[in-house]
Amino acid sequence: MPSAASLHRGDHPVFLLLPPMSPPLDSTRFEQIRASGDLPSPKGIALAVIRLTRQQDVSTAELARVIGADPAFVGRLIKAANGLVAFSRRPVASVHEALMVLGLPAVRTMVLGFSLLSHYRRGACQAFDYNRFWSASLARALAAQVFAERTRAAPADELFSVGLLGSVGELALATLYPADYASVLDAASQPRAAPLLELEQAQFAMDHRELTGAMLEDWGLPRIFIDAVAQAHDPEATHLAEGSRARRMLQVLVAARCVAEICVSGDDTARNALAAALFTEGARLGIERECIAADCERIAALWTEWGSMLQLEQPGAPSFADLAAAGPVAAIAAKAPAASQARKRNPVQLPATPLPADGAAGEPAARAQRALIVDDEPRTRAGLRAVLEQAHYEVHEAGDGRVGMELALELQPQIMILDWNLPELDGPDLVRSLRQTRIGQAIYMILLTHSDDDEHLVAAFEAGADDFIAKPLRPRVLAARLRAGQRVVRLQQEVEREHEEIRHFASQLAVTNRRLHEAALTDALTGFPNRRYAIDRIQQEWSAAQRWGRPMSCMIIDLDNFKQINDTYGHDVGDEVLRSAADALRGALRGQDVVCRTGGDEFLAICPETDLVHALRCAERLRCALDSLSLQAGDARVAISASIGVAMREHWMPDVDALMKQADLGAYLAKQKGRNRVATVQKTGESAGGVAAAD
Ligand SMILES: Nc1nc2c(ncn2[C@@H]2O[C@H](COP(=O)(O)OP(=O)(O)OP(=O)(O)O)[C@@H](O)[C@H]2O)c(=O)[nH]1
Repeated sequence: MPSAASLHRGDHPVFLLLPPMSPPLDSTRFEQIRASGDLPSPKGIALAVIRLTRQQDVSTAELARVIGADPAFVGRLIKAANGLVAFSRRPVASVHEALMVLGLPAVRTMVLGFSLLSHYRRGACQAFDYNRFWSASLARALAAQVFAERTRAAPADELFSVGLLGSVGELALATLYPADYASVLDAASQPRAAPLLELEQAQFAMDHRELTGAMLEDWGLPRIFIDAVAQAHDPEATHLAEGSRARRMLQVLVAARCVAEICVSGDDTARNALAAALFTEGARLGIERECIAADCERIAALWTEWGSMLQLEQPGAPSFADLAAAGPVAAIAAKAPAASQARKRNPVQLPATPLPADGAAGEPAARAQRALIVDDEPRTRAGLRAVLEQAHYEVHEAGDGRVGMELALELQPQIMILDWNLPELDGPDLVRSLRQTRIGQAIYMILLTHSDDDEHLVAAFEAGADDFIAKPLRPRVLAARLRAGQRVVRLQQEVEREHEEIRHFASQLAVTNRRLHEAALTDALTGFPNRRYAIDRIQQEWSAAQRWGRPMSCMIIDLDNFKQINDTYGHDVGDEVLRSAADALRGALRGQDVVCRTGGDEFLAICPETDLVHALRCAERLRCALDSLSLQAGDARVAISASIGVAMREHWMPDVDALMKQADLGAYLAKQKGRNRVATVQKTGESAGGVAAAD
């Protein structure tokens, strides 16, 4: 990232209100850890974005400008936004649009996640597999997003970020205590070892689950997400109400953890055991087996795409269709040894997999379907419940219209049976209100009444009901009407699935286009934007500086004697020198500057809002960073240095070419004066033709 700015400590208070089941991490202790400076923290552009989003009046344009300074962030944000836009929208193509689609909170957390991923993909803890950690985090993020879309348990973009950061405490322990954490991980991998959380507690008096909670809290994530992350470690112990939104969010995270472990596990037996847990969790969420398999295939495809974009090494994604086809019997046969292995790596208490009573493979589709009865008479509710349970529905009840409305929106049942006369909100009004919502439009609604005259019948259909049954209830007639309703629901789901496939296809297409576009603007060796990008970008900055009368500078950075390095040590060493130089430039530049590779050994830095004096200072910092680099080639040490020409936009310059020409002349002057120096041919205020640096 272009800047190595340090984290401001104590920017905002830390509240460590962990849920009751999670032992609280003492806030003084957390402050001490934070003050050590070793805790994984956002850097560079991410830090600037997080600071900006804390301001009340930050404009999208300003945020887009800051994010736009880093093409890697731009690509990732646009990809994330395109993964979320509805099929009917044209693909998102700019940071500005991505900000509109995702919203500030989601952008903030995503940028934070990507920043950590960029800066902590390697580390000193020998036993900690950084690549596996990020691969799993990415799979969890994508799975949480896809399952959130399907269940509407929470906004999909927010769950993406929660998934990505949901185990950040593990990374923190590896970063804070590399040697000790390596011993803990080694101990956890031994046969009959204690659970990882216990070993962590014994060694550090805290575990990664607590640390994750404290860090998410510190970064300002909403409480409800932090609780869900903490409870996802042991979902069986949760006290969250069945069917509540918080409970479904927790279940989404548990299912996402299963998918992530399946993705990164290279072992078929472990995968089968995890798949059993996944399908059970899916059934609890009301997602049919085939839908989970289809969703997971989509997640795996996204995971592979994102993984290659983020340069993660990933094992081949498994076939979830095959795992679904293997069925629970195969999974259970494989479960005992594999699940304990999986738990050793990741201490999630995977839910037990019940064997179906008849031993048949797969959940009956109807069991995952939800039905909601809204009637104020308990006897009628009991009668309806009996018929619905016979048809394998998961049945929920409400005694008045208002509660019925709330439950319908929360549970999103496939079928709803409601009485005509209800306290608070009567049946036809409830139907009418629900039909105005997207969720309500998908529910098959049957109205009950004491009278079957034409008047009632017409009124029921006009309100938007799908069917109409006169009381007293006759169970056989009700069961027959339910079967007809099920056919309609199934057809609707089929259409929805097809829409989803089309949406998926469209978003994949948008992503592919975006990647092609990105690849065309990126230099593969250094990861910097290339000459094509540089030409457009410097023109944009030139126009902005001209419009607002703001200063602007640029630098041409040309490595010294690079041909000789190639000739002496070979091209591979030359390439390594270019990569190291690029890393050094990245680390030494400020957040608002953009650096591009414009030629073989030539880079262009564009510095908006910068006058000549400051640009010369910045160039000197870059020169020092390069000068202090050296590379080992066999027994020899390869010295690296650069000559840097600096120029500032002046009023007499007709266009951006004139500015570049001045910078070029500066670089030429620096070479002439003996290389490894900064020079300008413009007046610096005190002197003309100043050569501003040293040997
Ligand atoms: N290893 C490697 N070399 C490259 C690449 N692109 C260009 N080059 C080489 O970079 C060298 C640039 O050499 P010159 O332009 O003569 O510059 P120099 O040797 O640095 O000399 P001064 O600029 O005068 O200090 C040429 O030999 C190119 O072949 C690349 O991607 N990798």
